Amino acid sequence: MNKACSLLVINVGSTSTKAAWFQGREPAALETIRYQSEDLAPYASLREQLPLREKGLLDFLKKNSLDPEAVDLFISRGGLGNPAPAGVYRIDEVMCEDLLEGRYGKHPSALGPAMALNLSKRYGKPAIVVDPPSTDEFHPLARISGLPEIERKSVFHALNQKAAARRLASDLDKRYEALNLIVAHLGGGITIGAHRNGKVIDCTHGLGEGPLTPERAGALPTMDLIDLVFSGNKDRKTISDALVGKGGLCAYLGTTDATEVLGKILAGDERAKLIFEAMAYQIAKEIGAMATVLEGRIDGIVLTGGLANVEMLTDWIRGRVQFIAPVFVYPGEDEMAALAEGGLRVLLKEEDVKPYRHTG
Ligand SMILES: Nc1ncnc2c1ncn2[C@@H]1O[C@H](COP(=O)(O)OP(=O)(O)OP(=O)(O)O)[C@@H](O)[C@H]1O
Ligand SMILES: CCCC(=O)O
Repeated sequence: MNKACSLLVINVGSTSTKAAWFQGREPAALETIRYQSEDLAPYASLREQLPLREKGLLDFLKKNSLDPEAVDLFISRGGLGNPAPAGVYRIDEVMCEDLLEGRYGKHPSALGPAMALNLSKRYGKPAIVVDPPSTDEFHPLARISGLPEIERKSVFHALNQKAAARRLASDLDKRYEALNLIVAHLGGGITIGAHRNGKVIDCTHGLGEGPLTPERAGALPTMDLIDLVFSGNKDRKTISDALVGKGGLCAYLGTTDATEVLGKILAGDERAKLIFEAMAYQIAKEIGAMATVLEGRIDGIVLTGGLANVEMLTDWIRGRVQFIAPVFVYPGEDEMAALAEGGLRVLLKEEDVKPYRHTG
């Protein structure tokens, strides 16, 4: 490994910015800069948050005596951009405008590429994103919904799903492209993907399909949803926040924290057990659906993300899906390392940087 490579990695989430400096594969400095809701409340749009988020990143560099002049590559987690196959993409003005304007969906991850591009312009080194959440490798069949006006879209935890899939491939001493896998990212949001020979040919949509999650409702019965939308005077944002942010475990049990839910279950709370087990049931059901997408030829099922730390949940899921294929549990996520790995593949000339696809 080339120890001389210096990588600045940026990962912006709704309440935090993760910043890391890598020397080759080694993280030399890593910080999660947290923001309280009152810190962000004054900003009406994502774009307006940019100076605050940039200040946090510059403070991180200063605190750790890191000189951005020494950076070889600026790497950010991608956002909801123009759908395109997995890979490494050059950040440009058009990508940043698409993300900041929310042309393909609004998500706080939109800020990271803009921060990386500003640094890139200032210090004259390239800026890239790796396997963004709008990664799209869907089979044409997967795009059909049931209504011509609504196309199913690929929006998922591409970075961690691909990293976990590559990790299993390496553990099995096989190439990712030689395997058929089902990967379930179990985090605040949950997505379940069918990986056929290195391509995610179908996946539950992170914001509107799939199982209930700690903070999201997942798929809902459509007629009841229409009734709910038209039942009162709630505006679009209120309803959307109730489905994504305050849905799922949060709506049923008042918390998104799985440890708190476990505490309730251990204290004998039957409702908490029912809802938590229902989440496992719905996850298993989607894994079963993806098994049909892969026509039953499956080398492994991977459970990853923060919730994969919770044995009660992974045991419930395993119990329902282990007849399909062996289950591998890789708890947590290491998006920063996955981003650095993508950058190293570029610097070591193992992977080409693709241009961002402009439309219109
Ligand atoms: N070590 C752990 N032990 C038990 N539960 C955990 C652990 N880590 C995370 N969780 C639970 O996993 C869930 C998701 O948390 P996490 O912070 O991983 O998600 P996130 O990064 O916010 O969301 P996403 O993965 O969708 O980007 C929460 O319910 C959290 O309580
Ligand atoms: C936006 C894709 C990842 C997620 O579901 O949060």
